Amino acid sequence: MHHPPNPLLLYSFPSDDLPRALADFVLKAQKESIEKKGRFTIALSGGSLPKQLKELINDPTVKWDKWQVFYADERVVPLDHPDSNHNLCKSKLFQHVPIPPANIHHIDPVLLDDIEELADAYEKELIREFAQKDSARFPVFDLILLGLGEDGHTCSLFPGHELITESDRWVAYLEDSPKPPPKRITLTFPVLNHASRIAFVAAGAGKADVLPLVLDNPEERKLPASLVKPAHPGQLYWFVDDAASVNVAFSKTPFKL
Ligand SMILES: O=C1O[C@H](COP(=O)(O)O)[C@@H](O)[C@H](O)[C@H]1O
Repeated sequence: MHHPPNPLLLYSFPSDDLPRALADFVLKAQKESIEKKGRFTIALSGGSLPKQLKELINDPTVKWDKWQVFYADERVVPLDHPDSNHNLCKSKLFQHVPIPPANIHHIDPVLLDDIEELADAYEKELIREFAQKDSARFPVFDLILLGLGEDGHTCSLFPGHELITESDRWVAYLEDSPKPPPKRITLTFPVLNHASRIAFVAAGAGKADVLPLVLDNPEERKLPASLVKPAHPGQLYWFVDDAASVNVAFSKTPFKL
């Protein structure tokens, strides 16, 4: 049995309870951000994450008009393709809520068929949102929600890939993703690690083997998910279900916001 280092903000739930806890966490982050800055900047992943956000759909406390949504990564496919992270977020969340379309900053490959230009355009979009308002070297998201791949990848940052060492760009691209589709756009580690809060969300038995490897974090493994370490005062959280955390031993402190 693996014992993770302390302190670790890892919360485990029966899988039916995970979406509500995650929604409460997102809403707390939303409230604090709006009180402080009048807006809430969030980056979303795709894959299995969007369906975990279902409890936000009918929650009257969500201030959709204050949200500015970016994607942590995107697969370069048409926006209505089943692999599109935007399409996933739209079908599981956005098409059911009154968020102004202009507040969703998606990456549309149909507009630009050169992937480098596509990444540049998304970086410029981030600069428009963040650099003018916050004047930081890297954008400071109020919240980034990340998934965990079974190989330890997160966003489109894969084990052993050169993008892991990217230290300058906000947005990068790859054409050789080991997981299909091959062409992808991704936020980089400096952007992830400047966020105010990052929450990984991992559910299902498919994550059970990799989760202790990521939490154990031996330098030699260099699993991308274990390289997510927000700089102080940023904070990292894990929201996992019982199936994903079966190999992790930790004191089950009740989830409290
Ligand atoms: O390809 C991707 O994989 C990760 C993990 O996906 P999951 O379905 O195993 O949760 C996801 O976070 C990322 O956004 C996506 O492009």
